Amino acid sequence: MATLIDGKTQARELRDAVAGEVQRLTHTQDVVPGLAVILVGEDPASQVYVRRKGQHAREVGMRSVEHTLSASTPQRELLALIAELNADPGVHGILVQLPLPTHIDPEAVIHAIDPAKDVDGFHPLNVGSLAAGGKGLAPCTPLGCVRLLASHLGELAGRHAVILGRSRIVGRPLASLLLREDCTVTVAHSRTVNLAKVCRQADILVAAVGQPGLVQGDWVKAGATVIDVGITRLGDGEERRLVGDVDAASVSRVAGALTPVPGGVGPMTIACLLHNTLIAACRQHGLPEPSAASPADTSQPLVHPHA
Ligand SMILES: Nc1nc2c(c(=O)[nH]1)N[C@@H](CN(C=O)c1ccc(C(=O)N[C@@H](CCC(=O)O)C(=O)O)cc1)CN2
Repeated sequence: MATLIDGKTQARELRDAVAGEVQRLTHTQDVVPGLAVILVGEDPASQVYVRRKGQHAREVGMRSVEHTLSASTPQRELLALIAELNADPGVHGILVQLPLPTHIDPEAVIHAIDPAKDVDGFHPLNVGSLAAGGKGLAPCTPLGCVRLLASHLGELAGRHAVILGRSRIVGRPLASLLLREDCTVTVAHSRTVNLAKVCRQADILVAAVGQPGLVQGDWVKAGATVIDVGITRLGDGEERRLVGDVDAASVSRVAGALTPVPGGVGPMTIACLLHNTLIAACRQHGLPEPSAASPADTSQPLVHPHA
């Protein structure tokens, strides 16, 4: 049976490391990293995630600002709020929770965020920097995937990673991050011919398509490491449950390791957001960054030698 890769524990460890670094920044540099999260509308899942982001930010000692706007908020009001937060020196990270109501253009919103404060890593300058192998802020879910892979496999170089899904939030940035780790990367998607055959070539298989149970045991090479990014809510009330893109029952009989849903990649997303906020705060104050800035660099503590 496949080993389960425990994202909950690793997320807690990363938050603890971030908390230590926040304490150091606060006491030695008088810098308290600040995170502003904006929620537009009343999507229940988004409400949960935003609440958790604020709670975890406060727990690690950051300043947390939450703005909850009604679903009918005009786009110009949202852009005005972002401009205010861009100008606020106490805010180092800004995040607008997605999805947005349909009358708001997500592109306009993402473009409005100062790239230095774009802790989601969605601004075109950060996207371009990541694609070019630079040091821009990277999106949180892919960062979480690489941390989980590095903690389980150690060296990633030379491994063949197949990513199922080409979204801007997960598939594309994850391809850039894994290339940075010297993986051989294939991005597969809805038009890929013979998906199962392509997946069977993977040493690392990442499923990020939002189709419950798509990946079956016979799509997986024996011993492969499988990362399940999908989170779909099925059923109501007592029957309510979260399922991933991977059919865990059949895949765990073949894979070497698998991330569970829930408790795998999801918790890492918020921990990586806090880490990005810490990096953004250090950069904005011209301070050295924590040494484990690279997601695969988990061998070193977060504390850097200039402490
Ligand atoms: N601006 C952004 N919006 C969205 C992002 C994002 O990275 N930036 N990602 C997702 C939602 N998301 C964070 O915002 C997120 C998703 C899931 C989890 C998580 O911890 N999941 C748990 C299950 C939680 C539950 O009970 O629902 C798990 O998998 O164990 C955290 C954050 C879309 N929007």
